[in-house]
Amino acid sequence: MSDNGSKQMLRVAVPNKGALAEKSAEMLAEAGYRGRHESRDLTVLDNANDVEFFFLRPKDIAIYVGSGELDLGITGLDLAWDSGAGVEELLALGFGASKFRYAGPAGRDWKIEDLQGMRLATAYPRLVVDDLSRRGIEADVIRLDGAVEISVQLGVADAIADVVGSGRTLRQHNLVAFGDVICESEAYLVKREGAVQTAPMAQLTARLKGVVLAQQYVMLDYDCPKSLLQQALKVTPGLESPTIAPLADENWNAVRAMVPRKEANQIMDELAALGAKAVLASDIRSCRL
Ligand SMILES: Nc1ncnc2c1ncn2[C@@H]1O[C@H](COP(=O)(O)OP(=O)(O)OP(=O)(O)O)[C@@H](O)[C@H]1O
Ligand SMILES: O=P(O)(O)OC[C@H]1O[C@H](OP(=O)(O)OP(=O)(O)O)[C@H](O)[C@@H]1O
Ligand SMILES: [Mg+2]
Repeated sequence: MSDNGSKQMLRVAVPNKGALAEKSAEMLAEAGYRGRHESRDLTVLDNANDVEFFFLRPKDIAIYVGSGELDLGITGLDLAWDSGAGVEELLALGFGASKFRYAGPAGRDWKIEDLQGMRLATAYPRLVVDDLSRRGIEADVIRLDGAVEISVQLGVADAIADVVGSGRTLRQHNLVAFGDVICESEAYLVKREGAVQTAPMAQLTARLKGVVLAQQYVMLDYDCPKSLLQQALKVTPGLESPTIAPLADENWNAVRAMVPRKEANQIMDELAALGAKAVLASDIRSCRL
């Protein structure tokens, strides 16, 4: 941590643009931190929380955190591995999920061994060189900065290794993915490998975890006849235990429980079929569990 005036500020790296930038900023705002006024601002001083944010190129974040210059960073696992910087994962943030894969022109039944002697374009050379050497394949790895999918049609490469999200970019350029997935990635909060987790680091991690969990759950409220309560509680066991409150009608209870967002509609159907009334789902903004 650096000494900014008399305060010890936690120094946090955030992607300044690209696929992870918007969600990272949204999540930090939801966790109560100050955001950028202008999309070109490189730093934000959040005095209320004793945090200084540094808005950096996604590829550089693991390097700053791994070297110990910054305490925490938000980055994709693939970028962190490719950087070779020593960082460790603190928290999966629930966005930026992708697979890193080999791809080549459609119309051929590609095998990884076909890459032997070929020109292979990528923006993640370390991931690729490591994977090829594990397999004993020698290829001419061409390092590009982005838009790697175009390199084959422009004649610079025979095949590529790149990030696949929806797969749309590969299809647009008539490429097919092949071979084992080189790595699966997602956005993570990271710290330097072996760094002691300080109280300010733990606090920021807990706040972001509150937002991640809040996005994964919804709050269900419903009215339930007392005679059906035990059955209903099996459908909504809650995280610890559901809240049960009396209603003015003594034959009924009000129940409140968190349920996984993905299962919410199915659970609401089951409760309604059971005889519950006024089944309401609401968003949770943040939580500490
Ligand atoms: N379409 C996508 N779907 C999901 N995750 C993605 C997608 N594209 C990139 N990512 C993830 O985002 C991170 C890379 O971000 P991005 O491509 O914006 O960085 P960059 O290529 O270093 O920056 P730039 O594109 O500005 O040069 C990686 O962790 C990658 O897995
Ligand atoms: O499978 P899809 O959903 O189509 O997404 C994959 C594309 O998204 C990323 O590109 P980005 O927008 O970061 O541009 P870049 O290639 O210049 O980095 C990635 O490098 C792929 O090109
Ligand atoms: Mg990119």
